[in-house]
Amino acid sequence: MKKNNIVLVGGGSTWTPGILKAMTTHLEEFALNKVVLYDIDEDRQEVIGEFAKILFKEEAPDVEVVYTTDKNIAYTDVDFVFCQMRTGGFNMREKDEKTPLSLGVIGQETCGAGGFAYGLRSIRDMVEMVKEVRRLSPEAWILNYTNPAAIVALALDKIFPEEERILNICDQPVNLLRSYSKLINHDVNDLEPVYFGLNHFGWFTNIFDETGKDRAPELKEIITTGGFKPVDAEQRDQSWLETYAVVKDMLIDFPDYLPNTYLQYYLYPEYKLSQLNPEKTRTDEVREGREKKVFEECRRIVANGTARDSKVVHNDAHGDMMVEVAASIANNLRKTFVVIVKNNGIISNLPNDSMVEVAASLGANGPAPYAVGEIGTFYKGLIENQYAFEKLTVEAYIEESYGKALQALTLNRTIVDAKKARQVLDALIKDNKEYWPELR
Ligand SMILES: NC(=O)c1ccc[n+]([C@@H]2O[C@H](COP(=O)([O-])OP(=O)(O)OC[C@H]3O[C@@H](n4cnc5c(N)ncnc54)[C@H](O)[C@@H]3O)[C@@H](O)[C@H]2O)c1
Ligand SMILES: O=P(O)(O)OC[C@H]1O[C@H](O[C@H]2[C@H](O)[C@@H](O)[C@@H](O)O[C@@H]2CO)[C@H](O)[C@@H](O)[C@@H]1O
Ligand SMILES: [Mn+2]
Repeated sequence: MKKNNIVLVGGGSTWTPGILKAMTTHLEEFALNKVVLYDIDEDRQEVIGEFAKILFKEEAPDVEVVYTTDKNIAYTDVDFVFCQMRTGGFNMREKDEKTPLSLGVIGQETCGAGGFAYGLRSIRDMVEMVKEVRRLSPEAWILNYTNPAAIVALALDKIFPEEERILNICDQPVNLLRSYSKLINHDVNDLEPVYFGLNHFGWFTNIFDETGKDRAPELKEIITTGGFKPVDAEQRDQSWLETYAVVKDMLIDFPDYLPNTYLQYYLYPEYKLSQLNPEKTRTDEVREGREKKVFEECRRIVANGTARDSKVVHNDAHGDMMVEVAASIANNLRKTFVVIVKNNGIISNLPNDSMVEVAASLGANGPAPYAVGEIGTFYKGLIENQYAFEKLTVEAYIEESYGKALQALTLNRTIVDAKKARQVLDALIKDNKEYWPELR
């Protein structure tokens, strides 16, 4: 089996230790030669990089580990790029959440006005990353997790139309699958999903088990009667537990399919607004929780010189999936994953150029998506509205257009009112001066 060189972009991310750990537990499936961690923040990178050196010395001593803030080192001779950067860091995420909330609309990392603001920031750095990777490693696969993945995927598809080796992925479908598998006490690897939508905006229509039986009806019954919790509920902050609980409400109102949790912001914007606190948002929870824990634990491990008693990994789903996706491509395993791909008729009554999230067989030639066919009017209407928002957001970036940005925000179901959209846009322009193109 070929040994791969990988670079993790956003090497100082809170998710990096979990991904590194997953790499050490999947070596038989995904062989490694070299792991490079790359970040623009030297301090964050050093803490996680030193942890990485200890972890690999103990678990996989043949693998070379390098950490750097030098793009030339990072992107040379790479087989797989795992990308998970956060342009502007948690300081800007906080503004994405708090500024819209202070103006009376949903403020969230990837949805509504917050997702719009983050999207306009991410596109710039993601485009630069793709160009640099292609300069130094023309054949590398770029596996992207950077959010908002829907907007990033659309922008990269528009800016690099010839690219065949960029794949955008979200771990929420697999996390939901793991949560369903717990409810029916079934091995998640024996469940085959049928899924359609856009990123953070989709539904599971079927969950087939190994006998071919669709377990979705049973799951819907369990959730509508007993509620829904994430598989790793004991490790989750309150806001995630509240998010999963809303799945029950969505199923009672719209019982056709199992919804992605993120639909809560679009289906119940008024209710969610009443629950969110503009003074204390998810960013505060992450800073006081995951970020603090990960960095403290990595520092402790470095001081002790061993990661054997490490508690740094709090949820395996994210890291496992990233490595399994790469393994499926590297070794042509053709396993099924829910991924983001260009529609091109997969959902026959949606635009061909939308970037949809669907199940696909993943092999050496990339994703081979399974056909979905026609979707019902309600879902088509919701998705087309959201897709128009995403498309106008990308066009606003490329054309530096204030008008398109205003149209995008006005279309978003979490905003709707055009005067409100203008107010929010003007506030976000002030917040994002350093990051956005000047919109005219
Ligand atoms: N697709 C998914 O389902 C999924 C799941 C989890 C996290 N994410 C995404 O992963 C990313 C990381 O999340 P996090 O909470 O760990 O954030 P984080 O801020 O802890 O980590 C991001 C890191 O990226 C670095 N960075 C910023 N700009 C960069 C650039 N241009 N080049 C290289 N590095 C850069 C930062 O310095 C930081 O260390 C975010 O985009 C988040 O939304 C996606
Ligand atoms: O608010 P955060 O930073 O904790 O999370 C935001 C991300 O939420 C989803 O990711 C889940 C992930 O699906 C699950 O595997 C587990 O690791 O928890 C994460 C949330 O804590 C979402 O899919 C991502 O796109 C978000 O960035
Ligand atoms: Mn996601």
